[in-house]
Amino acid sequence: MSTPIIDARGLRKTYSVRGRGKDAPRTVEAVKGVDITVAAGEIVGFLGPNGAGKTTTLRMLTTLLDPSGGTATVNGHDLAKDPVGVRRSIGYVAQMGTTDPSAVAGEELVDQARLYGIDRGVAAERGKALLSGLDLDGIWERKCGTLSGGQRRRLDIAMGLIHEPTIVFLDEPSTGLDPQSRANLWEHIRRVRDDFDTTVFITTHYMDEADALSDRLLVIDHGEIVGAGTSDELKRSVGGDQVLLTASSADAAAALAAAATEVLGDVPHEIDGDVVRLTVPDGASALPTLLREMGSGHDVAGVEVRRPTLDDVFLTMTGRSLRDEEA
Ligand SMILES: Nc1ncnc2c1ncn2[C@@H]1O[C@H](COP(=O)(O)OP(=O)(O)OP(=O)(O)O)[C@@H](O)[C@H]1O
Repeated sequence: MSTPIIDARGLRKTYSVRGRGKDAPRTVEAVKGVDITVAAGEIVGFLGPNGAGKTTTLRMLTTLLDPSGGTATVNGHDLAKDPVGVRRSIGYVAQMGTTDPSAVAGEELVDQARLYGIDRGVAAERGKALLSGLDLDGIWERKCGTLSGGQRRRLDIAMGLIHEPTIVFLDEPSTGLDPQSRANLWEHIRRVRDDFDTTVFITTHYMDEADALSDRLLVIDHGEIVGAGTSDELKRSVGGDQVLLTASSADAAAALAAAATEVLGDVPHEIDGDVVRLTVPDGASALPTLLREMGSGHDVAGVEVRRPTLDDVFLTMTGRSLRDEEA
């Protein structure tokens, strides 16, 4: 990776919680010394269950919260020594958004730009182009409170981009949206990266979102990074794909398993009724080899390649399912 645009080493946050009533004061180790590296132009998904430490990490990287330890540079600016330089480089879209329901959308955008010393005329021009890129043409004169949930989240993103930051931090941007608006929002986030070359750091506890949107994933649990890589790399790290061959009968399954392992080598496999389940590093390339080389003497009634999901990754890394955590 060339010089990272975000480079955090041993970043840590411990909260002191005051005792109430009979409860003694205590400390919460929310983030336990994480290393984070992000390259320019990447979309990085920061995935973890509720309470894992995502927002705390994000608030430290955006200078909203002082770390208890560790160091970080964001766009080359040191978090502790040059917080203003960091703030100038970034946009931050908080979980709850910042727009006032009674304010007019266009004015909110212009006011936000003015905070960064941007001229009113330039702000209006930029704001209109941004709204257009986010499919929000026609909302300039609308009160924020009259917008749909999806439109409001896209306006929040426009607010985070109006000063043309190098990096935008999005904290759970699609929480509360219906599946269609979520998928639509992902498309817009990707377009922002493609059009403006903005680095996007996005926290989420939705696996499908992390999977669909991110170039690379960081998985956090209990304040520690438990996995990092592309979605494919992480899935491969949990032990590979499964190739399922359905035999014409349960009796034929043993012969099918023997033929398959003759071709693929001694890969882990099990027989469940008429189904032979083989574990291989890459199912998509193993399957054609298998069908070609096994010969025509085998009556294969069905084939399927099953790739691990991000939930399988999380389960392997933490012993728990992300779905259970969500529930
Ligand atoms: N101000 C605070 N004081 C004390 N503890 C806190 C504070 N803020 C967060 N925590 C605790 O720190 C841990 C990490 O919280 P954080 O909000 O960073 O997690 P998260 O992954 O963003 O969760 P969520 O998905 O629910 O937003 C949790 O145990 C949380 O209860």
